Amino acid sequence: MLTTTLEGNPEHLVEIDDIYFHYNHSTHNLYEGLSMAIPRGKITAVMGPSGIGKTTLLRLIGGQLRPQQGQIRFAGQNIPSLKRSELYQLRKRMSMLFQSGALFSDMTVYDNIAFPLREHSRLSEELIETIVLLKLEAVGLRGARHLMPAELSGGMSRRAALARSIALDPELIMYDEPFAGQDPISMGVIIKLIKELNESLGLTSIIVTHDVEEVLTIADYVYIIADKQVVGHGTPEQLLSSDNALVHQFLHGEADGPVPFHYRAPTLADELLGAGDAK
Ligand SMILES: Nc1ncnc2c1ncn2[C@@H]1O[C@H](COP(=O)(O)OP(=O)(O)OP(=O)(O)O)[C@@H](O)[C@H]1O
Repeated sequence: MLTTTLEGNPEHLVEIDDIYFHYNHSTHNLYEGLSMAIPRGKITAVMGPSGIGKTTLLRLIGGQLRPQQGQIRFAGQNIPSLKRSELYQLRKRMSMLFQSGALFSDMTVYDNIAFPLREHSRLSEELIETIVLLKLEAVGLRGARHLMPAELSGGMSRRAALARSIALDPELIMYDEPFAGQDPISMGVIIKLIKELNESLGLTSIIVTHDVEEVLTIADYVYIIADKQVVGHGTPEQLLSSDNALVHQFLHGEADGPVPFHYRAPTLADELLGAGDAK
């Protein structure tokens, strides 16, 4: 277990320490003793089979959900035990970019990026303009600032949402499926942007994704989750040469392996002959 070595390590921006979590109306634990350390200033990929709880993990880090047990520390502060006002302050230091992270459809691109600055800072409009233009420049959309979201392509929308999510200069940015639904060119652009922004802004990034090949080109560190825990972690090179069957199945996209292709069911013969019900 990572528990004791994790405590307060300044090299880790986020430390997840032995958490247990289930949703309120469910008795099914998504996590049992999950521990993870997110290195500061790096890009960490979190992967695992569908429905394992990756988006949930980001919401736990963001403090929207609380684990039943265990700690989630951000820069040493245990998020689940923070007061509402403390959590509000801490959330300004992190940003989440969800796949559905839609822009406000009735505002220009410019106003979308200015929105968090107008909401959460007391900066003058003049200063806001400078920041918005810098953020738009960073994602290559300065020239598109007068457009409405409906006039943007899918890839441009994603980039505009990215500019909005860095408007307040967060320390941590969490991406949920950032490449989903993108054509190869805009996927390439987004991959490059995530890497460049991480380096130039000194960010720490967490990327939840199914796009193994793409994310391995930019991730410094990778966690693979399965069976309610971390089943593998390391640099992309370490994981690619791992002989752990689950890690291998996942990274090589094999349809069957320790994670079965079939949802549990009686044998087909039994079912067709009426011998059993799926229990
Ligand atoms: N608000 C909720 N209440 C109850 N159950 C939920 C809630 N949100 C998600 N779940 C369940 O928790 C499990 C994990 O969901 P989550 O979206 O975190 O998984 P995921 O690994 O991100 O999935 P995918 O890779 O398919 O996006 C799923 O079984 C889902 O149905």
